[in-house]
Amino acid sequence: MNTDASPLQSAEGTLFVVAAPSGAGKSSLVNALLEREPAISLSISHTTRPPRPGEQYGRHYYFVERNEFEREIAEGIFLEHAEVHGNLYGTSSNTVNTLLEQGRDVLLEIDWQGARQIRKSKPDCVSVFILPPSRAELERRLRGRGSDSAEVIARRLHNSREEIAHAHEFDYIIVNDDFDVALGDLQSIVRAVRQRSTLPWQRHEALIAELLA
Ligand SMILES: Nc1ncnc2c1ncn2[C@@H]1O[C@H](COP(=O)(O)OP(=O)(O)OP(=O)(O)O)[C@@H](O)[C@H]1O
Ligand SMILES: Nc1nc2c(ncn2[C@@H]2O[C@H](COP(=O)(O)O)[C@@H](O)[C@H]2O)c(=O)[nH]1
Repeated sequence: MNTDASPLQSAEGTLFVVAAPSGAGKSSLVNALLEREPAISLSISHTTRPPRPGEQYGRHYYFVERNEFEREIAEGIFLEHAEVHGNLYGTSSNTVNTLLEQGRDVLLEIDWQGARQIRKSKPDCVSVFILPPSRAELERRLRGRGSDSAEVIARRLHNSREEIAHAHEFDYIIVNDDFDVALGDLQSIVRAVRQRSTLPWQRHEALIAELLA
């Protein structure tokens, strides 16, 4: 995170990156945050993972075949992409860059590999890592969600160690034990970051000019 950013520097939106081991509650927190902060745009990723029951094309993901995804990588459409739990996932550059240029804040829900790529190309991004309160609770949540096979759950639990090992690369860490507390923490981070961005200064431009006159 670039803490030197002056409020007068640019009108670009802020890019928020949220990562977590599978099952920690990242999507639940992000969805609840977006209800409270509807001005933030959630980036919809491309993936080769098959849809879970109830998931819709274009709402949860752009579900594509692996050969199509590989063609998209070759075409250079992705801001970042990674193989996660045996499937390919990627964020398309176009939508994210257009929204940021329009001054909109954008949130990416991606894994640590993608977050690392984003930090390189967008060093002003703000990254948040969500931790579960314990391994036992992480497993309970993955099983309780009821969306994945036993094999997929075992793989995700195994991979959670590697994801958690990268938590220190993030600007903020939130423990998702009590959901409302974690949601409050996430919203506080977002609000604090937005407060120091261009928009609050623009909102109060007339008053500042009057006070300085
Ligand atoms: N604080 C919490 N306490 C108890 N259960 C929770 C909490 N947060 C989320 N959950 C539940 O845990 C399960 C996993 O949550 P969610 O799907 O949001 O995880 P995720 O991190 O987005 O996983 P993935 O990366 O696999 O998509 C869901 O059933 C959700 O309702
Ligand atoms: N690097 C990226 N990771 C992504 C992207 N979209 C989602 N993800 C991450 O994949 C896992 C699994 O997600 P699931 O929906 O199958 O449970 C999780 O960590 C997501 O954050 C992406 O565009 N790029």
